[in-house]
Amino acid sequence: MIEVRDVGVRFGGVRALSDVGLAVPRGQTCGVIGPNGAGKTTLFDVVTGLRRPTTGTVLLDGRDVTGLSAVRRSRMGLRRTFQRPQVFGRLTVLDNVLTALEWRGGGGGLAADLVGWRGRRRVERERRDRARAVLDRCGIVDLAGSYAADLPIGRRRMVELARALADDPAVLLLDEPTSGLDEEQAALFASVVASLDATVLLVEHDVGFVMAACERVVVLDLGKVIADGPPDRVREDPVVRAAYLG
Ligand SMILES: Nc1ncnc2c1ncn2[C@@H]1O[C@H](COP(=O)(O)OP(=O)(O)OP(=O)(O)O)[C@@H](O)[C@H]1O
Repeated sequence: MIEVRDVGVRFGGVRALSDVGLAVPRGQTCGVIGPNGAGKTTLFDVVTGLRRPTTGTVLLDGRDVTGLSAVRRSRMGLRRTFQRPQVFGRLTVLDNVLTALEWRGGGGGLAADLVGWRGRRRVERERRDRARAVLDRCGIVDLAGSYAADLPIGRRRMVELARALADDPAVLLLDEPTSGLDEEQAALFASVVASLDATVLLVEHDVGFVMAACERVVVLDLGKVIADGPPDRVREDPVVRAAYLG
């Protein structure tokens, strides 16, 4: 579960966020939309831990994480993707996903490598199987041996998603996930996200995608939440229409 309570962020005289409250329960996919400058990126940064709010509190699964770094939050099971997909270009697609599975250890380390420990080989095999299963789910298992740097942006985005999903994240934050995806890839992306148990918060300019992929939509305007509800209701909301049409 993600919760932000009374969050405010100021940049000098600019109030990027004012008294923002939002609780996304476990397993829900919540989209955040809003006109340029509405505060979407700032909210995202506050949840991931890249920015400390000026006021208010951020909780992950009920624990106050306002003072915790992004790294500490990632150890609690928070994963994120970036507007410009972050992948290891010089690694293969399979190795990109394997790196996401290595950090917990459990393979016995260097000593196990030196003596060819059998347990190590079993852990390796299980990780490879798991990585391939995630790639399959993301529609890129045929690219397992390709170098990530050689892929077009839409495919790199799927590699980044596969990495984020590799160890079953509790919380997933997606920053502009459809940019660079064609319609078919965006539909696949939406169906993968819909199949997750994780709590998902996504920030996106493509309002159509958000309305189709999210069970709940939050609209920000000038740093405030102006609407929050199921896509159908938000779409018809006169306040939202006014904010978008100016
Ligand atoms: N580092 C910063 N320093 C000063 N002002 C900032 C900074 N980051 C954001 N702002 C301001 O805070 C407000 C919210 O910006 P933010 O980037 O969160 O909006 P956004 O909804 O993500 O916009 P966009 O859709 O254009 O990416 C804007 O007025 C912006 O100019």
